[in-house]
Amino acid sequence: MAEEWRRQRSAHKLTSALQELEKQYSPSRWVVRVEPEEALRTFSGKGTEATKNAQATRRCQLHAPYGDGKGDRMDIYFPDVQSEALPFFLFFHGGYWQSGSKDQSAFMVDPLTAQGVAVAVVDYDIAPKGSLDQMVDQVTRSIMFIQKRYPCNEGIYLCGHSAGAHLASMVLLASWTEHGVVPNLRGLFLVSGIYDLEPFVHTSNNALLLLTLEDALRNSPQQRLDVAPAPPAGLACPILVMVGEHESPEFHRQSWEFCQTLCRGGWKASFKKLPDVDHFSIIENLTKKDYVVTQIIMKTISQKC
Ligand SMILES: N[C@@H](CC(=O)c1ccccc1NC=O)C(=O)O
Repeated sequence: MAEEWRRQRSAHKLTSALQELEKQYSPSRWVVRVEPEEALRTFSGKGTEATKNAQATRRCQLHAPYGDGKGDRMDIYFPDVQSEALPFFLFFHGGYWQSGSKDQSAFMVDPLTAQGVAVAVVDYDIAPKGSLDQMVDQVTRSIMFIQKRYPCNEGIYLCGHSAGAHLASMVLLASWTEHGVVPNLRGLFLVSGIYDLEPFVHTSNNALLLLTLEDALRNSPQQRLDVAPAPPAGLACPILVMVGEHESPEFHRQSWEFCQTLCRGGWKASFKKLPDVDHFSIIENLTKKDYVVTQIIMKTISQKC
């Protein structure tokens, strides 16, 4: 009898720990302004609208192939000035590596192109078509493509949201000399990312991705960078790790700990908790020129540090 009670009690503890983990890794459940479903709907609606607007108003090259794969595509939006010596801002969308696309992610195109920055919104093969290792490879190749095509660029700046911030941060582990091209990386903006993938493996979000613990470790910059060599001299660009006020404690922990790991490893990283925003509005607001993150991005680019 006591044995059965103990078994039930530990099964119950496990269930509630898993339920809590599920909640921590469900960003929409931490939004305070609207219901979770509404937050997700608004996010993709605003992204689609911003993309349509960008394509209707900016000079652009849509579906530019950065590789031979069907999914190796990016949309590039240009400022009015006709030059190849431009700063390039590459955006990697989120969606837990299983949703989202470039067609609903051109939030920042209007304010950045208006200020002389070329913006590339990058697609990659989300699950179940692509594996996480393949996505990391695609992101790496997309950066090489921009560097090779625009060798006179005035800096390549990477920005990723959520799962896209993870993909952008994995680039810090790339061995560029092996790839035969060293990109002119000048800054990383990591927004609401996840860098330690182990907890994610135990959530329902892993049902499509099917990451093993080994896959998760191999793709966790938090663990990998802790034991990686110091950044190569020319590559120590500024890295800004950002998280919204209205995000789960786990998302805050992920950003804070990753920033600490970067600093320990010799990277120029800083951490910013943004007031009044959640996992979705933190990116939606990039449509606005006067939003603090848009201003930080523009300041970083114009300082060319
Ligand atoms: N199922 C998730 C959706 C999600 O995480 C998400 C949605 C859009 C863009 C980024 C997301 N998260 C990380 O990539 C949620 O409940 O919030």
